[in-house]
Amino acid sequence: MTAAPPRATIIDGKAFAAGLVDRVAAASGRLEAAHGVKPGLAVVIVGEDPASQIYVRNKGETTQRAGMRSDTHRLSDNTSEAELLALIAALNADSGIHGILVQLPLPAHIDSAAVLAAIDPDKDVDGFHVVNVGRLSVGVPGMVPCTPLGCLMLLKAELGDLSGLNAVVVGRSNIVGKPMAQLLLGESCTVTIAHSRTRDLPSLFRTADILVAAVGRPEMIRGDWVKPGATVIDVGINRVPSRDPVKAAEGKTRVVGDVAFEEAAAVAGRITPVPGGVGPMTIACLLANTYTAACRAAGIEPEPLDA
Ligand SMILES: Nc1nc(=O)c2c([nH]1)NC[C@@H]1CN(c3ccc(C(=O)N[C@@H](CCC(=O)O)C(=O)O)cc3)C=[N+]21
Repeated sequence: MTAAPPRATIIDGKAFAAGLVDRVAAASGRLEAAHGVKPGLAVVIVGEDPASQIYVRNKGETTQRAGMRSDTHRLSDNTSEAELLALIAALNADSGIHGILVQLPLPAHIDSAAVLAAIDPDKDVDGFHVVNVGRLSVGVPGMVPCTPLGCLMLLKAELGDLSGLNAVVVGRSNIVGKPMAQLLLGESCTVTIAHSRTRDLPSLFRTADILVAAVGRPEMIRGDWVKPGATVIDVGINRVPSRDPVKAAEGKTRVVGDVAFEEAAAVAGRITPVPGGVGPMTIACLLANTYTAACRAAGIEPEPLDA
């Protein structure tokens, strides 16, 4: 299929994220000035995965830009589970730290579920602890996972009221798909969670006013699967060989989403690009969650952070 010229509005997640970071910075500044509380985030990374190192560096830089404390704990690949749990216990007890993020995936010799369970739920800025999963499911205040929260903020900024819209979430991970579906249900969407066993994905997708793709398969979702005028949120970050065969042979890569962007942009009403869409919102929401956690720890109502 030759791609028609794009007709979709491209949702500038990078710009929206920058605005959110500015609002978090301003609110954190007021929290510190009025109450002497400086939000503090601890990021823990085990091992040397280069992609993880980049994310962790970006998070650290953005956190400091927002006027927050940012501690990065880099542990070697052969750190034991007991050592990691001891660090988490120390961070749980540290009143200057309001948010704890343990970068996933962890090395295979460490039980990730045990590590996530050890984090104080009120400091769990990733929202992965079962207590926060339960709070989201029941609809009481908790920590909401950053990527789906960022997607929801973009959707509400673009569409306003989401109630009654058909939303299809592709992907059923605990990190994105399931919490995304909960958030959309909370906005009174009619929500379907699709996955690798779903029958006839294209027909299902063509019913979606909102399509959230979080499958981790490069450019899987084609243009003719998209309902005309739909809003497409692409959570995928996939590295594929560079377009230039010479560069590809040298091992150079480029980043693409789960959606075939050019094709989908010719049909959709609005679409997020990759990069520059959901990714920057994930980091901005991490800071927002850290600010919220700091306010709650101090018994102060957080300021609203939406645009
Ligand atoms: N406990 C935990 N929490 C996480 O939130 C978490 C994690 N573990 N493990 C790794 C993944 C990955 N992740 C990203 C965040 C931002 C971008 C991001 O900002 N991406 C940019 C740049 C993309 C690029 O060029 O590589 C963009 O999409 O525009 C990407 C990836 C958070 N993760």
